Amino acid sequence: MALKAINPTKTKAWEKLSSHFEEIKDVHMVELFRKNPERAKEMAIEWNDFYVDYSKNRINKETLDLLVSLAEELDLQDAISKYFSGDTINETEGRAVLHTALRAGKDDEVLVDGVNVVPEVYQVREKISQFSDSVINGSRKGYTGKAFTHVVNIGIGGSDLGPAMVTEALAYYKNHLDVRFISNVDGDHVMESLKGLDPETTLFVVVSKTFTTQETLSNATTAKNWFLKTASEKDVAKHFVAVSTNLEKIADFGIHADNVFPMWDWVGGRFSLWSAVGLSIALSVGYENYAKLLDGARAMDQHFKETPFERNIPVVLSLINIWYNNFFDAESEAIIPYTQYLHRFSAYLQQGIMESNGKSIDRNGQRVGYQTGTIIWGEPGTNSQHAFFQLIHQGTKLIPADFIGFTESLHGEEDHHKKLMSNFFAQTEALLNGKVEDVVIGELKAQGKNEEQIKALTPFKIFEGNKPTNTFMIDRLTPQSLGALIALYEHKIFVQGVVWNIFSYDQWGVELGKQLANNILKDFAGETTAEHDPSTALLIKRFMEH
Ligand SMILES: O=P(O)(O)OC[C@H]1O[C@](O)(CO)[C@@H](O)[C@@H]1O
Repeated sequence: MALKAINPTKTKAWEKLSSHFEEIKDVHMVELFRKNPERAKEMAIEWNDFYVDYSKNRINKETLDLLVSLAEELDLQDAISKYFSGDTINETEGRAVLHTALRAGKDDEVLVDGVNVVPEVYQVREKISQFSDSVINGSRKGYTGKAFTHVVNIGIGGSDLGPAMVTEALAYYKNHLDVRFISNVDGDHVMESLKGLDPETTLFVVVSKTFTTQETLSNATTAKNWFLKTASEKDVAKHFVAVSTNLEKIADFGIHADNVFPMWDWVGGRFSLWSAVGLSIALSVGYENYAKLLDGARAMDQHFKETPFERNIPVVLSLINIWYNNFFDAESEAIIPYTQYLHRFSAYLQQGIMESNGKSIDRNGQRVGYQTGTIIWGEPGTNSQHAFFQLIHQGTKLIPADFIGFTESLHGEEDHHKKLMSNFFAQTEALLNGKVEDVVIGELKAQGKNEEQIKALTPFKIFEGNKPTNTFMIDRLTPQSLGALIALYEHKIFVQGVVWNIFSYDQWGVELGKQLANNILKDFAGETTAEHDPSTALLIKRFMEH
């Protein structure tokens, strides 16, 4: 059954939120903390090894109650059960959305068109386990009898970002295999990535759900040609494996049927790292750790399914973000992990969130009259503090930010970890409190500035504060906690799509550019068919003249 299609702005809760917004919009969070000494405790959720503090937001209890009633009025509970039970909620593509089935328990039952898909999922998991074990322990050999030393994942979008992000995030747990990623159709990227590799010991994992993606097929072909400079066609079977739903195209490419890891059309590309798309993860950290990643995600699925909205981490965080997006007109969200291991996390979430909720047509086919998906950006702290934090602290835009930190470091470098975490806490504190005029003047006096200098400098040194943040404190970066963290954001995407009454699981917006690029390739080949605007025509002409 389809998701209900209700315009959120026509609900009673929205109307109440609108008048509540007028009351609270100018209130400083410092005042909210002063009024309620229990606020920090009340606005935090403890779950397994996660502690999520959302008290540094421009909300009070009434805001949250109203946001929860918005979710209830839109029947979020019904949507959640449809999401998990395989209803065709990706309506424009006629598909279920079941990345959660990929991490279901072995005895669970998830039906797609009346068939339980969990046994198939576990068959593929078994294949991933056996294959990755054999590569890691060296029993699987390349064409000259040598064990593999390097793995190259070739894919783009969801077939790259998820495995690449997780492989980096779990680098602490990795084995001896050097795992690289080629995504861009830029030949420089391909050749740079192949540099120094030995074809005798390199394994290529070609990942493409459709196996029609121009970038991936071109890069895989270039990699194959590079391989064939020293090896012969029959050796391809030993060095190339594929992950896809498109078995026919894989065969055309020359990959042996035994080396194919299937996936399903009910898994969206940007949510596919839990499927065989994550093969490179299993190769990099071993199947056991890969399975733990999935266990962590399953635990978050259960939390999301079973917890009342007001204590439900993905629900609460989604609703708070809707509050900023739709009432405060905030346009973006920053994601700031305080661990270098998560340096690809916001790039990964850019696809997850922006490809999902960057939509302007509602589930009735009408143009929405309100804001939908936010712009996602971020880099790890403390690097980001020395780059763009100025704008968050003193710029004109409101940028809600998620701060993700870990109680323990992995390498146990105590001194570093204390410095890192002191910055983590300091930033959210500064964003909350700011720095008032009196304090600025006091500091300038203490520095020996005269009256005139103090007057001139004071306005620049004031921090308004009142900048919202969520703080995630997680015990340790483990495969499980990472799995839970990723699943948390996946569910956040879902809740926001439900509330905004849009279809989160298609991505028609990426098609037009692909079509036009194909036309332009024809121009390059002298088979011009397409008309171009004057600017594009001139640019193409200049390019071709070279
Ligand atoms: O796995 P495929 O089919 O090569 O697609 C790659 C990516 O292309 C997109 O379809 C559009 O960019 C993404 O959604 C997807 O992750």
